[in-house]
Parts: sequence; C-alpha cells; structure tokens
Amino acid sequence: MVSTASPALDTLAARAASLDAADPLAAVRERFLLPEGVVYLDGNSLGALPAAVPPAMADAVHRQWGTDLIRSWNDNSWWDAPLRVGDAVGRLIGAAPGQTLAGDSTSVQLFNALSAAVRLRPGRPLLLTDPGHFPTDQYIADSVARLFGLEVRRMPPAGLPRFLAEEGERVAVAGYSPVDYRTGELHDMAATTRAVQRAGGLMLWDLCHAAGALPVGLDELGVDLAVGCGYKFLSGGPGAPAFLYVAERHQAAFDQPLTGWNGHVEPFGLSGDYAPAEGVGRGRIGTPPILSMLALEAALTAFDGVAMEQVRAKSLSLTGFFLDCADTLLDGLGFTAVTPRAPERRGSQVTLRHPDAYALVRALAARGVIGDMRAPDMLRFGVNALYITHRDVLSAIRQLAEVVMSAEHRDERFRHRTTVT
Ligand SMILES: Cc1ncc(COP(=O)(O)O)c(C=O)c1O
Ligand SMILES: Nc1c(O)cccc1C(=O)C[C@H](N)C(=O)O
Repeated sequence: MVSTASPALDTLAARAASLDAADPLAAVRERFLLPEGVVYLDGNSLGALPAAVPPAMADAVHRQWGTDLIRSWNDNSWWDAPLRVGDAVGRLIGAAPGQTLAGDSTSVQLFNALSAAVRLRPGRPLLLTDPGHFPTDQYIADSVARLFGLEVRRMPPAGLPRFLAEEGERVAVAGYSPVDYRTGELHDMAATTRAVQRAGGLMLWDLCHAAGALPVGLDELGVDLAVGCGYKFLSGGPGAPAFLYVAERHQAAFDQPLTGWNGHVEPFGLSGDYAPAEGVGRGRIGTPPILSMLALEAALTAFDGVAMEQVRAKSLSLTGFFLDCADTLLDGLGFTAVTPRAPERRGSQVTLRHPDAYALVRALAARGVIGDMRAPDMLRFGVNALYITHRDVLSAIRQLAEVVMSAEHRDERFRHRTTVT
C-alpha cells in the first residue's frame, strides 16, 4: 500500500502533467461544459454536455419550432435530419455516406436489424449472441427468434471460431459488441466478422461502447449491419437517437418489420400499401424526436477536425495510465483490474473488482468523482478522450485510495442502493 502523499504519487503527478501538456486533443475539452470540481468517468453511460448543444437547442425551440412551426420540416430540413445526422455518425464509424441512419433507440434498431438479417438469410435457424452481451441485445435476439421460429445460441467470443467451424452454415446472424460493457475488453472485430461471413452468416455489431471511442472501420471490415446509441461516447444527451448502419450491398433487400410511414418511398403519397424507400432511408420508422436529433447533431460537432485514430491514441494513454496508477496507489487495498493490460484488448474504460464496489462508487461520487458499478463487484470508469485528462485519472485513483484507506465508504449513507445506474 502506498500513502497518497508519497514520492510515487509525485512521479505519477509529473507524468500526468507531461502527458496532458503533450496532448494534441487538450483543447477539445473546451468543447464540453463540465461542472467545476467533478471528475466525470461515466461518459461510457451518459456523455458530458457539449457546449454546442444549448445554443442549438435554444434555436431549435425558439426559432425553428416557435416561429417557423411546421414549415421547419422543409425550411429547417427536419425531414432530412435522420439521414444527415446518420451520415455525421457514419464519419466516426468508418461508413461512407448513405449507409447510416439516426433514430429510435438501440433496442428498436436491434429489433429491425436482427429481423431484417434473418430475412436476408432464409433457411438458417440460428441467431448467435454473447451470453455476456448487454441484456437488451439478448432479450431482443430471443424475441426475434420466437417471432421467426428460430433458436438463439449464446456463444462467448472465444468460443466462436470452433462453433462456426462446426455449425456455421446454420447461422443467420451473429450479434456482438466489440467492447464488453462490464469488463471493457475489446474483441477482434475483423476476425469475428470474417469468421461469421465465411460461414455465410451476417455480422451485426452493437457499437454502443465503441462509436466515438475508437475507430471501427465498418466499410473497411465489410461489416453487414451495425447499431449503436447516441448518448455514450457521442455525447448526444439522455435518450439521444440511436443509429443503424446497413451496408450498401444489403440495402435493396433490407426488409425490416417496423414498416412505418417515414420509411415509405413516397411518405406523402399516403398510400395504404407499403413500399420501402431506396437506400438506408428505408430504415426510418415513425416521426423522429427532432429536438433530440438536433441535440445529437450539435453534439457531434465536438468531433470536428478530430481523427478517430487520435481519439484512440489518447484513450489508450488514459486507460494505460489508469492501470499504472491503480497498480501503484491501490496496491494491497483489495482491488483487481479486470480490463486487459494489452492495449489492443482494451476499449475505452477500465473496470476494477472490489467486494465493496457499490459503496465505493457512491463514496467517490460524493467527492465529485463519477464512475459507476455493475453487479456484483465491478467499478467501471469510462474515459472519453475528448474531455478527460491524465490529471483527472490520477485524481480519481488517488481519491479512491483515500476512500478505502479512511473507510469513508463504510458510512451509512453509502450502504443502500438508491440509484438506477
Ligand atoms: C451494448 C448495449 N446495447 C444497448 C444498450 C441500450 O439500449 P437502448 O439505447 O435501447 O437503451 C446499451 C446500454 O444501455 C448497451 O450497452
Ligand atoms: N442507457 C442507460 C440508461 O437509460 C440508464 C442508465 C444506464 C444506461 C446505460 O447506458 C447502461 C449501459 N449500457 C451500460 O453499459 O451498462
């Protein structure tokens, strides 16, 4: 155990200062409105507020809605927003224009995408997913399987190569996440995509924990379908629209079950029969939440002039530094790092295990260090490279060490579960 006032701490502080001084993305932090005195390490659940959002919202509410009223569907291009914002997300996930659409929630997009995938691979009875996948992905795979009379097989990523070699020709679609939402482990997207496709199945990635956090190169990898949310690393705000990616080669045959009028080829023809629009626009469903859509659009400007490779380099520097700080300052305090040490196997979060995880996260939050926990014993700390510094990371670990050493977390206030996250 290292005292939190020690030469080791001084060395880490000097390292943090020099890494921050050399950070090419340092100025991007100014694009976010971060509360004074808070170290925000939960951007992997709800991203911080980008400074561009409040004025965009004021304009959307007062001028566009208040004054221009219904004319805004044309005059302020509300109607085109799902495709326009989709393309803005597409730039961050390696998708050429015309393949990404913004709207609805990840759960809804998953339902449409998985169902459409099943229809693209008739005669194949299996849906593959990860038993460690975020629950909504598993629930929706189960529901789609029930609807289509298929079966879901839960297969951890490590078991995929063997399973695909033996039963791959039965797989219609495999739905996985590049980053494990609990441990922060990063899986090999290229190898998984290739293996699934070699067996003739379709690859669907859930990019909730990857979009805006690391380069995913969907077009380059030849991914078939992807979905993701707008409120984590894209910082689009609570309940921000999700996104759907449909590779161009699948669009003409993409037949989703939620055939709302916005996805019709001629929505204002008001025909009683459905005929899908050309392109990814057929993924549209009903009227989108325009205010949230415009908030997401403004939020994405925080990425202007920033390459995803730069985001990745800084994110790895932050998570690597986090693990180093934890090794030094949390040694002997009952923590185990769960996130892999190898940079190519890390997403943009670090997870530590500790038996008192819940109380520790709450005690930290009371000090203004915001992370979260996942049952039963995981403390999760997400780093968004656009606004987190190495100093933030050191401050969080130093305070975590202080909390444990002083047993601050044993206070009655932190004992009972009161929050949803
Ligand atoms: C991998 C993954 N998929 C989906 C979701 C959420 O789906 P929705 O946006 O529908 O709430 C989350 C987190 O909430 C997630 O981590
Ligand atoms: N989407 C969330 C929400 O609406 C409320 C609380 C948390 C969330 C989350 O994002 C959870 C998240 N997907 C996770 O990684 O655990």
